[in-house]
Amino acid sequence: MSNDFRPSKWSEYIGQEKVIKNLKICIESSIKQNKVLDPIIFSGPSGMGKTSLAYLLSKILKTKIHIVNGPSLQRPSDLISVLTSIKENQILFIDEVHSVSKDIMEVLYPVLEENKLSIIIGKEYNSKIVNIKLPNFTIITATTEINKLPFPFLNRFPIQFELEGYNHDDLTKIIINTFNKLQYKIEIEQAKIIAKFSRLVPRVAINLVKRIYDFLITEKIKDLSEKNLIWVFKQMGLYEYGLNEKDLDYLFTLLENNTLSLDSLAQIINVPNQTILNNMEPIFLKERLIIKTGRGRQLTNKGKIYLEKNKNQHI
Ligand SMILES: Nc1ncnc2c1ncn2[C@@H]1O[C@H](COP(=O)(O)OP(=O)(O)OP(=O)(O)O)[C@@H](O)[C@H]1O
Ligand SMILES: [Mg+2]
Repeated sequence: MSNDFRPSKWSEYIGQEKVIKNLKICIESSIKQNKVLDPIIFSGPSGMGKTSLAYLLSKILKTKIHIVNGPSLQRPSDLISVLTSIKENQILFIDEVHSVSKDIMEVLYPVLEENKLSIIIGKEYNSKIVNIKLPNFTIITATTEINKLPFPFLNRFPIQFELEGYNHDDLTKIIINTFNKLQYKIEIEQAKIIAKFSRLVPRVAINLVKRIYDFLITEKIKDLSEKNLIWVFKQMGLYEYGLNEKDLDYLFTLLENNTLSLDSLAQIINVPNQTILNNMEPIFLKERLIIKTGRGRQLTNKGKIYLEKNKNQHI
């Protein structure tokens, strides 16, 4: 189902104007030079549209995309079997590329640099390196953790894009488009309310739309009036800005402790550091509920007012 909501033309891919503008230039240039696109890497937090961009490029270029996931690529043979099945002009998409093994990275270096596969055949004394020229194809990779990639590896991607944050207008458009795909007409004012609960992340917005649609289909609500939407969010355990119980735990912990480091927060609320950094704090920072100081995280006045307003609902 989730694939149905992925953009299949430029106009459906909302926001990220700078990235899109530059990508279009790369595509135009490659067509004029009759070449495939250079290796591309997309980075940015989860749910922001990296995988969707790779899919969209395959649609735009009208070519097949072979998809592999970093964590499932461990032995070189896992990658070699994919590489040998790729044909001229096609796309290889490696998602979550920061989690491929070191051995896989070794296979990728000559592929990125010279478009060739270097494999060692035989054992020890009898081994020899065999080079196989690969067809011209495009490698696209995506990562949520670009810092984990070694510099020489990153260097081999001439096209690098870090996805930027979205604003409420972007989210409103994505919500309207998603309801359109479900053949449901939504008013802009209603979409704006849902956008406010989307943490400024497209995937969160799309998931909210699916859940709200469940309530419509099962006639738990008749329409998308503000009152109904707020009721649905309450059923889903969501607070203003789309925060949930865990987010509130984080904020109340800060209220009690004044200033805390990331490590202490992670321990107290029992959530991994990366989850806090990637999925929780971005919305707290954007809505100015917290600030990061040299000594640690602190609640702002706005954060304190937020908790005061929402404390009765929090258990
Ligand atoms: N700019 C956008 N315009 C329209 N829809 C978008 C946009 N960005 C993301 N989406 C939608 O949000 C959902 C999540 O996007 P996507 O899977 O591309 O995120 P991701 O960055 O690859 O996340 P992850 O790092 O978790 O893999 C998809 O359903 C996609 O269609
Ligand atoms: Mg993805």
